[in-house]
Amino acid sequence: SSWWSQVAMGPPDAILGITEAYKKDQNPKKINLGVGAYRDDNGKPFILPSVQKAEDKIMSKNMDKEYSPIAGNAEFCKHSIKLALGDQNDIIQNGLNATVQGISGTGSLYIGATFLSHFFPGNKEVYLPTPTWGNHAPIFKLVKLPVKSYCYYNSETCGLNYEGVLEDLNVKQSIVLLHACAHNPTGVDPKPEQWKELAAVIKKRNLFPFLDMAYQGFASGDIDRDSFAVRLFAKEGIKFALAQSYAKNMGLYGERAGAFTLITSDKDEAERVLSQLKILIRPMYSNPPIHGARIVNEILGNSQLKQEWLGDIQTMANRIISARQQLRDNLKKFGSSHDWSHITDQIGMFCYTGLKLPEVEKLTKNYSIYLTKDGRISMAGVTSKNVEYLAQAMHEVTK
Ligand SMILES: Cc1ncc(COP(=O)(O)O)c(CNOCC(=O)O)c1O
Repeated sequence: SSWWSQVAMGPPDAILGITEAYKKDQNPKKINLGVGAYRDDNGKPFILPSVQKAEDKIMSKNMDKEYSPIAGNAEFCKHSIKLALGDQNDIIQNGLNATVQGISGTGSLYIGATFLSHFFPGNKEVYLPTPTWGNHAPIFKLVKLPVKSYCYYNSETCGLNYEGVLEDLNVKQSIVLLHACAHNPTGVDPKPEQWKELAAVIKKRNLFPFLDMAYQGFASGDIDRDSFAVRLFAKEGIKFALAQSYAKNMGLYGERAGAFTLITSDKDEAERVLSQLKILIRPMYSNPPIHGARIVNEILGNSQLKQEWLGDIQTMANRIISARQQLRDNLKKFGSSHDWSHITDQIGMFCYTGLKLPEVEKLTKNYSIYLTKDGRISMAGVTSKNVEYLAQAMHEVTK
């Protein structure tokens, strides 16, 4: 028999399966609301003009293609942690951060998960919000860290179940994964006051936060506002792990640019931690891709290009925010009596509509509108051209 006769066919990826079905659909009015990547108002991918300019500059420099260091491009790592913590922080100048380049957000989460599974001295369990990004549990399972869930979403209000969060995080010295902004899939974030209380609880219960910031700037359009939780934890002296991604806020999806940071207690500890991170990375993929890091360096290292990038981020964030308002307005226009305020209260790429499975299935079957079974829609797929059709269909299936 063959070597692999016992290998079973794995289940298709829930999200990518939707795009497959969408592509096969012949209905000219079809809409793909599964895609987790930004689209412009014509439904097309968007290369940020600031990124285009950065690439032109890189090309004109005739740079070599030598290996990056194991920890990645040093300038990129410094720019990344500075973007997260902001300019007024003493962590970087005191050398308390151990920062390495990761293969986008996923790879940064994976480096962190691997490090924690080897070295975390506390209770080796990871608490994930319910629901959370579909890749979180598989990443921690890959490194054999048991995952548990904490309450997060309130399906009655389509908002945050804050009491539930505090109740479930009544654990000692465990790892708690937190979405720093633009929670995926719900679009529901804690308010600043709630973050402050959460920080106090984390300190009191000596929990270890793993912050996942995949949407800094993309959520509100403001890179400082979206990094509120990260900077609050830093100010409170909380030691945490942070995964960053440039997939969304620079549109570098396929360039796989990201960073992983551990905030430590002193410079010596940061150096020891960095040395162990490099030992883990070496056999994992040896060293990271160079092009995405160079684009980030061109943009964050040049005040004029950085300003242009901040404008491009606002273009994306504002289109998403406007799509939310248009959807809500159109649902009202078609006479829906439901409270759809969560569509504009929620933030970031996704909207948790609250649609039930039968309603989701009707949207797809009767209207060729594609979304995940949990009722999550990617607002990136909503445009001024299809929002009326979408609103009418949502009204019809929720009457
Ligand atoms: C919360 C979160 N963390 C991390 C990531 C990591 O993304 P990347 O590895 O592309 O940087 C993502 C990207 N998700 O992409 C949309 C989707 O498929 O739902 C994410 O949503």
